[in-house]
Amino acid sequence: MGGGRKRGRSQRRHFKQERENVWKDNPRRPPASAGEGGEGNGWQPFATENLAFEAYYKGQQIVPEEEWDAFMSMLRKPLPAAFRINASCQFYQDICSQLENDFRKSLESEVSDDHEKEAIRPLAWYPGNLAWHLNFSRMQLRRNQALESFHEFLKQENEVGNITRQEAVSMVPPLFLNVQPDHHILDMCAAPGSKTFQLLEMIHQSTKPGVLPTAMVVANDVDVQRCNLLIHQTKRMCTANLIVTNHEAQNFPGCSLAKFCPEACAESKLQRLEFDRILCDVPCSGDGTARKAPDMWRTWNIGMGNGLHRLQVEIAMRGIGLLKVGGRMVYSTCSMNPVENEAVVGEILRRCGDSVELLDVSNELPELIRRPGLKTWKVRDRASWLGSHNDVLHYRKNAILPSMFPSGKGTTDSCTAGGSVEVNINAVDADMNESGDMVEGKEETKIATSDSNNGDNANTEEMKQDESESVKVSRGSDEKTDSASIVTEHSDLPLHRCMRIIPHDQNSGAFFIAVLQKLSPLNESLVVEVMKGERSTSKDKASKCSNGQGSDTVPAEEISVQQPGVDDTHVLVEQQNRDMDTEISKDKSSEEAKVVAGEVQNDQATRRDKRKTQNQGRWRGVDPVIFFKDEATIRSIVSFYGIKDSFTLEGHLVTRNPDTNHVKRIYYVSKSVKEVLDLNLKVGERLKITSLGLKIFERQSSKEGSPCTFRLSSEGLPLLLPYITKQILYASAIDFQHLLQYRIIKFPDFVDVKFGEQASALLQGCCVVILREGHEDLESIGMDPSAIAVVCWKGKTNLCVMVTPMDGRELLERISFRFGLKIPKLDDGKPDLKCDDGSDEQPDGGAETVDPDCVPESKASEDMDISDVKDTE
Ligand SMILES: C[S@@+](CC[C@H](N)C(=O)[O-])C[C@H]1O[C@@H](n2cnc3c(N)ncnc32)[C@H](O)[C@@H]1O
Repeated sequence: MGGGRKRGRSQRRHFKQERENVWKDNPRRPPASAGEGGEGNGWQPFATENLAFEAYYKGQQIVPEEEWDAFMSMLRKPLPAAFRINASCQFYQDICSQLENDFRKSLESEVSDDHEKEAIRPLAWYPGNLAWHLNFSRMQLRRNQALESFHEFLKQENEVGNITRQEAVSMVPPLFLNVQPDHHILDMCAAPGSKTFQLLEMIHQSTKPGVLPTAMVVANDVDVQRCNLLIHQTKRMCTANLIVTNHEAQNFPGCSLAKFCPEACAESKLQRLEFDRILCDVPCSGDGTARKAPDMWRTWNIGMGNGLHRLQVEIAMRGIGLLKVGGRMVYSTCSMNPVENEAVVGEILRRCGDSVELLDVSNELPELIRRPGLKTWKVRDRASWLGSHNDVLHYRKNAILPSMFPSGKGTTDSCTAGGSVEVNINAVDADMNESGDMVEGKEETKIATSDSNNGDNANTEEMKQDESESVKVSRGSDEKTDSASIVTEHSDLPLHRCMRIIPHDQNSGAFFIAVLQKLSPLNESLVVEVMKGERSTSKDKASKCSNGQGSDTVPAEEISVQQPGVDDTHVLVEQQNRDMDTEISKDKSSEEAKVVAGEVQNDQATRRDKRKTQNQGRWRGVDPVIFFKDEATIRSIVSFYGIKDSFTLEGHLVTRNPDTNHVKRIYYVSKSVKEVLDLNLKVGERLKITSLGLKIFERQSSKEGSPCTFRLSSEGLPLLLPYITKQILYASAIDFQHLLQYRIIKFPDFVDVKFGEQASALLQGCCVVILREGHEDLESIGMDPSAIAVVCWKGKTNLCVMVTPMDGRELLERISFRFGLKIPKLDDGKPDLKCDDGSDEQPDGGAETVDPDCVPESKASEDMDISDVKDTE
């Protein structure tokens, strides 16, 4: 049980280890100059130097010459840590008050920077004082003894989801989305999920207990491992309004009923998957994170940004296609490079014409210091600066695209069609011809680009070569003439409306943000013309290139990646079915092998069932999403907990296990998510869903039995609490504290004898214990957002609390803070008391502890967590 959480933590550890490596000493790196970047004893400072980087940004005039030293010097300093309070969490006000009244004062003497007066302070530009700036880096927090209790506080609150530790500037893009409570939001490149979490905070912020927001978030990432990090992150939010998908963002599927069943589905609420808000936080070179991830100094090279430009345009254009008319899309990167930023925005504007506007948001977040986007820049390729596409050597024209330059104009002999064709096809508006449909079957296809790849593996051989050549040049004496002698272009587009956040303006990292609004459907004739023209020319050009007319060519077969037209959909569906059949026959042969080995009976029915199961889920390696409709089970749950009719279960319960007799976990989805799922089923499961919904019920068997086989889950309790009328107990502060502290308490051992008797009188099985302190009217406690409740198990002789040790510790601390109770130091969740049957068997070690009376009988039979993705295992 709690598999998702446990697994998430270990993955996170793995992820952390990767990040930590950059701080370790590497004999290949020269030491940093004294005083730069070093943070204390034992720490191996980094060489915060990269000549190619300096030459590049100096050449781009990223800051005025007189600011260059301040810019570089700030980039070399460790980044101050920051975090955000989750305003939708139950203890939000307690946390604010703890920060304001306790830590802000107690840490006063820890100011370590001459420019800072306070050790911690709210970020002025973040609404509601929800985001805080620390005057310490993450490293200092870890090492400074005086900060220990504050560090512990941050770790614990972060773990349970009450705060999120996140770089300050990374919190900016979601703010410019202007999210409203009913919005459908897409986060296209979402992992590891800090901005997704922020979006979820926004949609949950003003909801009442037991009521779900109408908004929803689809969080997507191409990388399965990173999707799992995202799932781990967002689990802390306990939301029923999130779907996690695993697609290439540039090929994010279009789901339109008009295509699949125009008449039969006319009544469906949701006809097409499109979004009010889209966050397009694309993979980038990441050089704006140098203060946090100093490995950048070692790895940065010019090829990183150049190589990502095409993919960034593709992703952004797909975003525009999926955006509703009137909707907003924020394009952002943590890179300072104009080729990844202004050039991409410029290309979107050129492609979309009057359909998209780059918004002037200078009146939003006025306290945030930012600089206008550039209108002039140049491109660096290997050893040369290039002012326009005319300057690009013929054999490099496939890698250095016209769209990288301010004018976006190319030369007639460009071999750049591969990228352009794909971008244009993907750019087709969702209103018109569903670009996702057209690129069906490309899900795992590598894009036909020479330089395009994601930010995680940008360091290709070619890029390394670029790096060494550019270093050579930047060291050379002709650097200045090289840069100065070229004629640069100037963009006519209003790119000054883009925003660049520069580290030395407000002691932060760097970020780039552009806010786009879709004004009308994309111009069909234009897009179709471009598609037709470019598709044919692309093949010509591809063959030209592969005929050796360009020496740096993309293979022809890659350039002419199949781009099925609108009418090809049925072919694709058939192809999918064929793929599925192949899977089934593979499966069949392994079944047969087992038969030969005498492992299974030659049972046709089993095979048929298996086939049915496989057909229910389209995506290989991902369990299907199935609406849970087992009425007998639902009735027994409703009756056992006395769930009021006003809580709609019908149509909102899903599982990933097609075998309803063995479902272990049942998840709740919001109305908005339900509508998307309905749509997805009708269009043939185009979305590859790796996680969704809020775990609400979980199968629980016990030695002693219970009238209800499903227990409540801690995550689902806040949603369900206002609607539960049975199996409830109201505890005094001291008994509640003891429960959290000792975890298992025999009925006669409760301080309040009456409480012990009431507990003993409950039906055997799952129950809810609510802290009654501070509440006059017990009837309405469940509706009170400040009510504190935990899921427990009522055994034969005792009551056992079912929360994770971490959540238990957090609750104890919150109670002590609120009611001024003294909390003794706890051991890590090991019950002091033994069960009445003499067993000292420990709870099953999952994320949640259970009564030793009721340890699940077979762990092996547990089904997968809804967030599990088989191909990661
Ligand atoms: C800058 S990070 C996103 C950070 C994230 N928005 C956050 O705030 O936590 C870029 C992400 O894009 C993902 N990515 C790279 N190429 C992608 C693609 N073609 N489609 C979707 N995601 C992609 C990477 O796996 C990475 O997780």
